Amino acid sequence: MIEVTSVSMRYGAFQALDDVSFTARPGRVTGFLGPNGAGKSTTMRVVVGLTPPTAGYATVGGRRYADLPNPGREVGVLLDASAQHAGRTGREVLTIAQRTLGVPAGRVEAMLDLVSLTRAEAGRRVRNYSLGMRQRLGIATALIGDPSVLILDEPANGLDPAGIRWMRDLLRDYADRGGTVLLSSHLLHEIEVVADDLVVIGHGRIIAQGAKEELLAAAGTLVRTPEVATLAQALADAGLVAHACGPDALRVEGDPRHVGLVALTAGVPLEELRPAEGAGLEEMFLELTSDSQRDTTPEGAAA
Ligand SMILES: Nc1ncnc2c1ncn2[C@@H]1O[C@H](COP(=O)(O)OP(=O)(O)OP(=O)(O)O)[C@@H](O)[C@H]1O
Repeated sequence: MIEVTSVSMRYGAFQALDDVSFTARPGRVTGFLGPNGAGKSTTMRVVVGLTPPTAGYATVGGRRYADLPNPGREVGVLLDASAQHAGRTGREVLTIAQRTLGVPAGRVEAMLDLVSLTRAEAGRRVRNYSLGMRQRLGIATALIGDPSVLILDEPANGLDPAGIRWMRDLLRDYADRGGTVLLSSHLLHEIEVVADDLVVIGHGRIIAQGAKEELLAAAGTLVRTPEVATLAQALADAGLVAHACGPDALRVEGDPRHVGLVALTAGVPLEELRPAEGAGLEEMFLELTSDSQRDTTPEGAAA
């Protein structure tokens, strides 16, 4: 369990985190989403004690990270895969972690197998690793102490599609065995597939959090029509809020039946009518963070 409680962080006059609170629970993958500079990395650094917050606190398993007697046995952390010692081989990196944590020597080979780094690759220096290989090594290092909590900042960066699939299965399996996973990513579709819970952050503030299904269900109805302006007007007249979603579609804050009836009454032909959840997390994410995007999309409410 990770608990972040009213954490604020200032860098000089800049407020990077503003009263951030959320919980990542055992047995669940918690996806931590937000545009660039939203505060994901800063939050994770606070959780693992690398950045002291200006206010608030974070605990892992009920204790602050600094108070954990052997943190690597309880929390596996991967914040920056490219920060590994470039001059060491992958096997050396893992062996140092294995000895530092006091786990059996066999864990090194077990972790290499787990992350599919071959013996030849493990013998190469990290400076010659691709980003994807570094991510795999970083995951191996995070898991070598057999922790019950995993904190991963953008772990899918640099992974090929098979690698992303592998990562997804690994995290799912880890959570299914009772582990707590906090995972940040820009790869919204990837998060959508793997996460059970979502925490969305923008400009250092939590914008939304909860079970993925609940957040997606709140996404409303997606409706596609060649007469988008007419439908938007009819929906507004019926008191329904609609948002433009591409040139010929709207996302409506209402259920499909209601939207369909409004369209029928207005005589507007429909090409598509369905719960917006299928439209995916990306739309919800863009919607939730439209105030905090650095490049705001010309979305414009239709009604
Ligand atoms: N050491 C620092 N000094 C000053 N500002 C900082 C420092 N570290 C981070 N920031 C600022 O805090 C904000 C949050 O940064 P952070 O790295 O947490 O965002 P992020 O959500 O992880 O972004 P990204 O997705 O781009 O990695 C940014 O505006 C960043 O410039």
